Amino acid sequence: MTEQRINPSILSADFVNLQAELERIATADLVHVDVMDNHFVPNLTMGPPVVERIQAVSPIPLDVHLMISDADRWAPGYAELGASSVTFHAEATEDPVALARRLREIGARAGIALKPGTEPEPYLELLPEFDQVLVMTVEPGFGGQSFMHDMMPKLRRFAEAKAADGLDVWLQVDGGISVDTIGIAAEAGADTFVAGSAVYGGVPEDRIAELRAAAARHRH
Ligand SMILES: O=C(CO)[C@H](O)[C@H](O)COP(=O)(O)O
Ligand SMILES: [Fe+2]
Repeated sequence: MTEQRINPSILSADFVNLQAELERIATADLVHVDVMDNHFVPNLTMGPPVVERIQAVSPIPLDVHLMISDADRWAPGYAELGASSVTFHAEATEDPVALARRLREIGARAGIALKPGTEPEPYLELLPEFDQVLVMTVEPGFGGQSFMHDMMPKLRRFAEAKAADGLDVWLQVDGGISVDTIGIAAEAGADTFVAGSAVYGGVPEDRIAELRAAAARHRH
């Protein structure tokens, strides 16, 4: 059976108490860290110095989601500071394969993210180059938005390509994931679930357990 992962997004955490906020999600698989540059998306969060401190204090490995322009220039630095996975946007790189190879060389899992308007081709054929694919289920930039059900056909295309080639690439969804939507994404083939407001909007460990249970009911 497919292994499933719940990655809480600290975008919905209290940014002046990050260490304490990390301790509240001790049962998570990875910590999802949203890096925004106010250029690729109309919002600004943090950069390498803050992510480096999160890496230093977090007992859980980091899943860095780069919503930044010029990923070719900046993404390797996040791998170098020790992030477990570094996901860059397909729309922000000149050469996704070269960048993924560079990230893997440094020792990170390489991820590629697709905005809602980005078609799955040509990435379906490049799947062996990546350790994870992130199908965005909201427009990147903000937490608390509604899950885009119409992204499920795109997710299914990746799930089919993964199954056809027997790959162990993780299929991640991010945006609007809650106990009501996680099963829909799991059904369509997602195995890695990012949730910000759903986790920090309640008691995080309870919310993680509820999300895990809901995803497991729809496991492939
Ligand atoms: O990448 C992101 C936004 O661009 C966040 O990871 C995502 O939105 C999490 O927030 P929520 O679960 O509240 O939708
Ligand atoms: Fe994210």
